[in-house]
Amino acid sequence: MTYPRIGLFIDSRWIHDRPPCHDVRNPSDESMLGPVPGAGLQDLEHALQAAQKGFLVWRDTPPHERAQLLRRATALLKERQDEIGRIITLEQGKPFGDGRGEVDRAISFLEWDAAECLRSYGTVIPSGPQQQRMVLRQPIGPVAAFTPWNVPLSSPARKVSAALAAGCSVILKAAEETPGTACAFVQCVADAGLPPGVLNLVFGEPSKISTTLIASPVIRMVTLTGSVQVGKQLAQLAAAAMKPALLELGGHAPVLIGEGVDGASVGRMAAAAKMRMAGQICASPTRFIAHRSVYEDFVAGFAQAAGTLSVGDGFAPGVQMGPLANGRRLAAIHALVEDAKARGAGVATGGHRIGERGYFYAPTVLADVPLDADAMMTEPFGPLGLCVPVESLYEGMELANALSVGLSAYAFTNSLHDAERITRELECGVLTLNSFATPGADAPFGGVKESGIGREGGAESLDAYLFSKTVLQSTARI
Ligand SMILES: NC(=O)C1=CN([C@@H]2O[C@H](COP(=O)(O)OP(=O)(O)OC[C@H]3O[C@@H](n4cnc5c(N)ncnc54)[C@H](O)[C@@H]3O)[C@@H](O)[C@H]2O)C=CC1
Ligand SMILES: O=Cc1ccc(S(=O)(=O)O)cc1
Repeated sequence: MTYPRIGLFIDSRWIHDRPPCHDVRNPSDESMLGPVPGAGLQDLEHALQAAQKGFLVWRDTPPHERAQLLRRATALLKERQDEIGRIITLEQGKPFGDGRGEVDRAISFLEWDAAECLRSYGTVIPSGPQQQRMVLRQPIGPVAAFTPWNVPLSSPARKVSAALAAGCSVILKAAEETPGTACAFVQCVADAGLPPGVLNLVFGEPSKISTTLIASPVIRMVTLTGSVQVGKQLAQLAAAAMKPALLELGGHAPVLIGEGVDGASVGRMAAAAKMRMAGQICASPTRFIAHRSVYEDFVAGFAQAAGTLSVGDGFAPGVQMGPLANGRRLAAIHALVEDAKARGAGVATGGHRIGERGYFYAPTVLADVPLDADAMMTEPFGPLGLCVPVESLYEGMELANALSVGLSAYAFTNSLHDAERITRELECGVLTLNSFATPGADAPFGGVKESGIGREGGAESLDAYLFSKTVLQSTARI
């Protein structure tokens, strides 16, 4: 299976001949896929100049032309869906069906923003005679965007699509672990006819890139999807240069399971949701906090369904869960499971690596996890479900809100009274009741507390990339 040649894309030209900063591996068998050229300081300076030049062209491109460009790019993504899905599975490991699904998700973002771009109205403020007062919504300027390896297409697509729709240019620093997908995406947008310099792609040493780009006066806004730790670093760099930052960071989603629900049935649903993308997703349900009366049924249903999932290479027919994306995650999950076991947690299923080649870990459900286990505080970002019994909804909510993060949360209840209270009191950016659904392009996504700042998607999709300019105009002759 062919893997693309990785390059930097600056001012509409691919650059391959730079010393490698990383070697991409297939997480399924640890084989080498190819080197990633790393941007030097001169390349970053070149990208900044290109983004500045591109911005001056793109901000004056009428919204309907920007929307057309995004629609042409969606057509190319659809045309290349199998090819891009294959690259995602090769370098990230998720099952091919999920890789193809990620292409559909990316397309939905571009389609949504193409439409939003035509609706980014300003306002007219009521004024007296010979006065006009209005608020214009203008593109904020060149954007520095940082994206992770777990959603190597949808995260770049979401950020680039909203920025381009708003009239901004972008320097994208995509994850070095999954660069092939980012290259394929950028190629689609370039082939759709984007003017030179409007979208640039770099790889390299992450801290060098973020420090250089964020400090540059060219960059006017920063966006990251990644860990809380990196989010705080970039927020500090942005604050030092007085630039806004849109930060989609980690979670540790609680799932409240109330009295009177069918515990076994919720457990089966939990297995599918938890093990999707091997748990490597920020919205992944993680802390399963169940009322004592349904707890045993829930754990049994969860463990039985998780334990029978088919784990293997993402291209193999019928595989439901692929490997972890890299050796770091395998080591991290192993350490979290061993720590929880040592503190008294029971293994309901899994709890071990699978095979010796590839980063496979068994879908794991731990029961009666003590609250002081590391996994109860650290986002596992892997196929690990943590079950805890509680005596009341109130106790469960206290536990759910106890962490410093608040991204996604889930609750299962047949009580309208409890649902209302959960909705009001749970500290999260996205709450799902009685299912494990997650938001699409049409709803805002983001967190509270340390899970980040700002929202992507929905009616707010373009907001972070626009600023309001208030114009007060006297029409009296002077
Ligand atoms: N919210 C999300 O979607 C993601 C969350 N994570 C969280 O992060 C934890 C650690 O995973 P890692 O792979 O180490 O993720 P990370 O947050 O360190 O890396 C995510 C992205 O940020 C970039 N990055 C890292 N340091 C940077 C810096 N100083 N400046 C600019 N960019 C930088 C990386 O190259 C990558 O593209 C995971 O366990 C998970 O909890 C990781 C990936 C995605
Ligand atoms: O894991 C976090 C995550 C997953 C998906 C997306 S996106 O909405 O598809 O960009 C963002 C963050």
